[in-house]
Amino acid sequence: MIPELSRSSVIIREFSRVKETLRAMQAAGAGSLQVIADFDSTLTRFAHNGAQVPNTHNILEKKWLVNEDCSEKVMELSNTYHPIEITTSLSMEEKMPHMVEWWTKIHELLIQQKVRKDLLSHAVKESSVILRDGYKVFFDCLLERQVPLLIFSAGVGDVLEEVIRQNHVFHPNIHVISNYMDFDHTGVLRAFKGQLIHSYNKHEAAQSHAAGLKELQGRPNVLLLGDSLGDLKMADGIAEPQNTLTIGFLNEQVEERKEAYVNSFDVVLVQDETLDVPNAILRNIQTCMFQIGLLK
Ligand SMILES: Nc1ccn([C@@H]2O[C@H](COP(=O)(O)O)[C@@H](O)[C@H]2O)c(=O)n1
Repeated sequence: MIPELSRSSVIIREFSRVKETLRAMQAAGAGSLQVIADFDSTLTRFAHNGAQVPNTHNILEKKWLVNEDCSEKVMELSNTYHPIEITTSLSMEEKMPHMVEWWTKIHELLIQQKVRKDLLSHAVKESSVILRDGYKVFFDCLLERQVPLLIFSAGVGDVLEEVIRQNHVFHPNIHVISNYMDFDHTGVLRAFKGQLIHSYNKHEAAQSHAAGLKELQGRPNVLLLGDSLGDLKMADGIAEPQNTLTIGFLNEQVEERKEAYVNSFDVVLVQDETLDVPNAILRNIQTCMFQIGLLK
């Protein structure tokens, strides 16, 4: 049905479930569909030319935005907390307090550094952040079919928006839930707004924020894209979900985490830097809708 699903980088636990879910989504059409996607290492590439691609926090941690001492602290924090974030030997509940600590410390550091709003655009331009191959088709096709795209990120919302703006795909069907910066009247960072979002509390933000978005209501079918097991909670704000297809990007520590990912996501993409599979799924849903339209 979808040749991209036969690639060697694709692992599917239960093919019959994927097939049935896709059939149901096709039958219901684009009017019933919403797409929920994580941002860092999901819509952006994880690696490019052998180097790791920066995430939205990393973009802010550049030496000309923060001082050397801060850069070192950022690195130490990452070395301490990132292994906890991705280990399979701790449960999500056990990881939570560590994630709160990491995000709180990093946000405090950024506030101390008095990051300036007017430098964000330049920081993104100078960074090596890159969206996954096939991103334009993905964003444009959702716009064309008026399918809402909820980007749900534990990264930094202001930076995320700038990345998609500079790639010319910040379309009106996009909604972002993320950590946004609060600048004072001179444009200097003084706080982060609202409830902190980290990798493992997205269910809380889903229930308090996403559930209230009227553009997403009446769309019970969900295509969910993420790179962390915590991303599976991004659809928790949907009142009565009908069909959900989850796609997980397994970017690093592949052998250690493969089993957990295959048991949790419907489709696992192993070190796949493209959006080919989500695009093929969307194309498949649309082609079918188009055929139904022709038959009417
Ligand atoms: N100080 C930090 C905090 C978080 N990260 C990484 O950013 C990712 C953001 O989350 P998404 O929901 O957009 O995936 C997260 O996975 C952390 O690894 C960081 O690098 N530095």
